[in-house]
Amino acid sequence: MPTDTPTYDCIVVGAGLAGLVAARNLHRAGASVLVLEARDRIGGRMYGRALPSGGWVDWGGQWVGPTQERFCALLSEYGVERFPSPSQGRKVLIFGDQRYEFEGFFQGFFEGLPPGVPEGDWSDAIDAWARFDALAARLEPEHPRSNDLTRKLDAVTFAQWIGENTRTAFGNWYFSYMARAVGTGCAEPEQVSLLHVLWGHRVASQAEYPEAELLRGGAGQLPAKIAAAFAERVRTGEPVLRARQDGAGVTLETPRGRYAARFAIVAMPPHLAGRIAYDPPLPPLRSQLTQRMPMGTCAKLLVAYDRPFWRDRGLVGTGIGNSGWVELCADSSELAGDVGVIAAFVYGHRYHAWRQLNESDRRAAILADLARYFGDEALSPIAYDEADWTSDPWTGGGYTAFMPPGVWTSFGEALAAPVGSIHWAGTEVAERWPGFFEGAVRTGEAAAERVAALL
Ligand SMILES: Cc1cc2nc3c(=O)[nH]c(=O)nc-3n(C[C@H](O)[C@H](O)[C@H](O)COP(=O)(O)OP(=O)(O)OC[C@H]3O[C@@H](n4cnc5c(N)ncnc54)[C@H](O)[C@@H]3O)c2cc1C
Ligand SMILES: [Mg+2]
Repeated sequence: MPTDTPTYDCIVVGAGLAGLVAARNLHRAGASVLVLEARDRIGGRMYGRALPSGGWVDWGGQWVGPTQERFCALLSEYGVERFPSPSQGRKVLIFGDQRYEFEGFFQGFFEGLPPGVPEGDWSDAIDAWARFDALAARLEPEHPRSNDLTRKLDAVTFAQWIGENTRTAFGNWYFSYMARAVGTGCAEPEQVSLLHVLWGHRVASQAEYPEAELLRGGAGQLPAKIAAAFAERVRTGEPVLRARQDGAGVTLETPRGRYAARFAIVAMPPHLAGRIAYDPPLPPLRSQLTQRMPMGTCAKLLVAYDRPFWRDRGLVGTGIGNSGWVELCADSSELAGDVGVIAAFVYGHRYHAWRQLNESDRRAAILADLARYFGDEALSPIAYDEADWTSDPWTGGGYTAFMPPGVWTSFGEALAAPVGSIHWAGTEVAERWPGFFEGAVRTGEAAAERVAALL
């Protein structure tokens, strides 16, 4: 059956940050666009709510860093102010049954003063870090292509590298924690390719401070601001189920309707893009790629208090640790604000065990962990939000997708390559800052530019 006569120049599928930026740019260029979004809201992983008590919480992304240029430009354009993430005070590390307060930070990359774990443990981690950093520097700052070096690195898991490069339990955890908590994955180390973790450090490094700043009013306010100029062209509650294309264009089907355009931009994580039924079928390389790019595993908890009580104790509100459920948490409130907000994360195997608990036990487990980090006042929040992206079928995990061994070097070239009139966007497709807002903006801009040039 031929496709329908195109009504639109381009249909954008997915109203996350990438899709909204693509639609905005095409609309500005004078193209007729339609946006089809599965959920009954826009924004995807950029979503938040205002607290009745004042302040706000971001369920998805919240931080931005100075080298995330396209996202910073977007913030300036919409008048969203950035402010420094709280940084005054000591951070807390809980390793096993020991609790340390320290004036440094680590997440792979390390700076400041070490936490005071036994010297042999610390040097084990830091020596291995130097080897990791040097190995990552050998990669090109673009999507990994298949060559002798990348094939070798892609043939092993990060867990294998950790096993060969650390001797202590702390050294092992230092890197396992990084695999779970850093922006390019939320993978357990035995699930992810060594190449992928190295590449993530190469193109989206913690040493560039991607969590340096927060947004006044939260990231969740942005989707509506971006969509305002073309709001009547956004249809929510319309998951695209089928995509048919021929030389004349693309016809997309949702449970509510059928829409035709000359081009489509599919802006969502690859595993979700892979669930659309394509006619003709996708090229096998693309189809097999989308079978192999799982989302990481995480939940984000937003826990609000009547004030940031940890500051009274000289604590900055950052906790890192291996003993409970919460491996990472951070102060996510305004410096001068009344309300104190802690964003806490549960990753990987811990997430799946935590998810087995009932709702009140899950909450109690998180609060008990926060009390170990910051004191018993943590047990009495004024609000508790569970942002469980892994249970959400329209995301399927978080923060982003990662590559298991063998995927980059066997299937990676299909990640960004358009298929006929269908172009791909979304943070997972980015060459720079994949997994972050910045990556989403860049791929949205690039897809719009490619399509505009073809119109
Ligand atoms: C807990 C968490 C914390 C994070 N923290 C940060 C941070 O601090 N800083 C940062 O920069 N980044 C952070 N990120 C990452 C950031 O949120 C994402 O990179 C970004 O929002 C992704 O945007 P996107 O448009 O690529 O994808 P998405 O936001 O996932 O958008 C995809 C859209 O497609 C829709 N969709 C799916 N299937 C269909 C279909 N068949 N038909 C129609 N629509 C469909 C979805 O509903 C969704 O709206 C975080 C993410 C999470 C989950
Ligand atoms: Mg989004």
